[in-house]
Amino acid sequence: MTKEQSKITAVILAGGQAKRMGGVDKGLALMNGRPLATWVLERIAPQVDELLISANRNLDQYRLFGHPVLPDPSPDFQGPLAGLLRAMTEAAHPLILSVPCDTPFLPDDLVGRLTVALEESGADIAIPVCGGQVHRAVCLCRHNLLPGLENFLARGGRRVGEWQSMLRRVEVPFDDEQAFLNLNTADELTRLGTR
Ligand SMILES: Nc1nc2c(ncn2[C@@H]2O[C@H](COP(=O)(O)OP(=O)(O)OP(=O)(O)O)[C@@H](O)[C@H]2O)c(=O)[nH]1
Repeated sequence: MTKEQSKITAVILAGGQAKRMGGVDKGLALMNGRPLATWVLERIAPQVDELLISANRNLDQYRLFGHPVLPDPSPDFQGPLAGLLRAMTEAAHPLILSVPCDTPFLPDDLVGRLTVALEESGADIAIPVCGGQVHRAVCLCRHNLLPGLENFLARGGRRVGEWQSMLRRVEVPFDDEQAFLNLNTADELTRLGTR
């Protein structure tokens, strides 16, 4: 794979309903005074060639972060894969990194290590593993998975793990379990903000 071919578009998924956080717009929820999505953005933007934000509410506020904002194709919250599908449709580059907006401490070497593993293995998708847990919400995948993902969603598929299980995967070990902590409740937001 040439350098040009391995350019990367990242999408920060912030289009969920955040029911466990009381229905707030999670990407805009403040941790230490800053929106969660910006924590992720600051970790990921330096590691990729293009950054997109997937959101379904408060689009003007997300646009202030300085990157294209993409609502899902359908208004009925079809889950994270719907946001990934929209991003793949718009992406300028052949590798797509998908990260949730609620994982603020992602590693600085995330993209580099996932990319090497994807290239060396020839797999379709690279997924981090840490402390024995597979972090499926974070993945680097090839753009040519788009038609298969479209079919999966059109057939009613919604689960990230189910989609990934049909692909050639490479799991990439990381050491810092804290790096993949994600926040689902207001309590976690407060607690992790003091980390
Ligand atoms: N674009 C898009 N992103 C979604 C959708 N549902 C979830 N996400 C994102 O996917 C990531 C993981 O989502 P979850 O934590 O499982 O769901 P959530 O809606 O954020 O929260 P809960 O309602 O509490 O489960 C988060 O970054 C969400 O913003 C969706 O329908 N569309």
